[in-house]
Amino acid sequence: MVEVWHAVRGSAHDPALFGVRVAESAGDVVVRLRSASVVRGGATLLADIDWEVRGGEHWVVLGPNGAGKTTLLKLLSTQWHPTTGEVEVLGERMGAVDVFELRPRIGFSSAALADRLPAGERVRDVVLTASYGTIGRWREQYDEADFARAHAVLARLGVGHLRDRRYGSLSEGERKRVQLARALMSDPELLLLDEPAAGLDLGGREDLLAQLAHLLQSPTAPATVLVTHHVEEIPRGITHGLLLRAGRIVARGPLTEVLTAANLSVTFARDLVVEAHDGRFFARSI
Ligand SMILES: Nc1ncnc2c1ncn2[C@@H]1O[C@H](COP(=O)(O)OP(=O)(O)OP(=O)(O)O)[C@@H](O)[C@H]1O
Repeated sequence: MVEVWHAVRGSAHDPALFGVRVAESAGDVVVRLRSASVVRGGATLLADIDWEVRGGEHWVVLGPNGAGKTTLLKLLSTQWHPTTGEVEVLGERMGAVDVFELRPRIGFSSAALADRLPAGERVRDVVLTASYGTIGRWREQYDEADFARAHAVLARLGVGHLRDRRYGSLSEGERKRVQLARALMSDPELLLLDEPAAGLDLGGREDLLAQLAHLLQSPTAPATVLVTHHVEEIPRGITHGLLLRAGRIVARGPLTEVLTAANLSVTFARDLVVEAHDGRFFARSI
């Protein structure tokens, strides 16, 4: 099925590539969950979550396999509604808003979405189609501003030279950057990244983390929620942390206060130590 979302036009004419809308929302509540729970097939995937993300904040959501991280992103990306409680995204309450109006304001990247990108599609079109929320070019109309923006976003992520290549011919590291470019195409007010560095080798991971840090440290970066299993994959520029275990919050708040040995040990149910060095984090068993 081709999902047609509304195109976001005009961004390429704006002086800044990102954050044209974000600048007005710094400090505003971008995401609010109130006692939000998700129950599927009798299992509680998320239990009673209270959480807020504000403009200008960049969160990492950290937790072991099955903690509920992807479920949380499904709520924020409007794919799922909470079973009980409330979820508000960009000022709109789930259940009371047309999600197709809301989705172009949210940039989203995940392995599940990446798996659906056609291998034969040109890189430029992989990025371009995000402005309609479609996968695969079909009959959508694009104008020069759309092409210019897709090229500019790819160039900003250092993969502008790949724009005419087939997506399937790219290395994993190149694909991850193209996925990030796609997520940024519509100048989102909220950026959701599910394990953006998964599957990369050490060099590819470090390159991607540097790109992410560059983006996040820009004053015009959108509010961001990045999910990962690994503290080593937290880029510089992340400001806050949410630790999840078995669908419940273990800790939340400013990153350096949350990423303690005690909190991580509870989250991953083992004795861990964590070290911070130059804005990056490293954890290991005792
Ligand atoms: N549709 C569903 N029905 C029932 N259980 C589900 C459903 N989707 C996910 N789950 C379960 O919910 C729990 C949380 O899953 P989720 O994918 O959110 O975890 P996660 O923290 O992202 O895990 P991982 O790090 O392994 O990706 C898991 O135990 C999973 O098996």
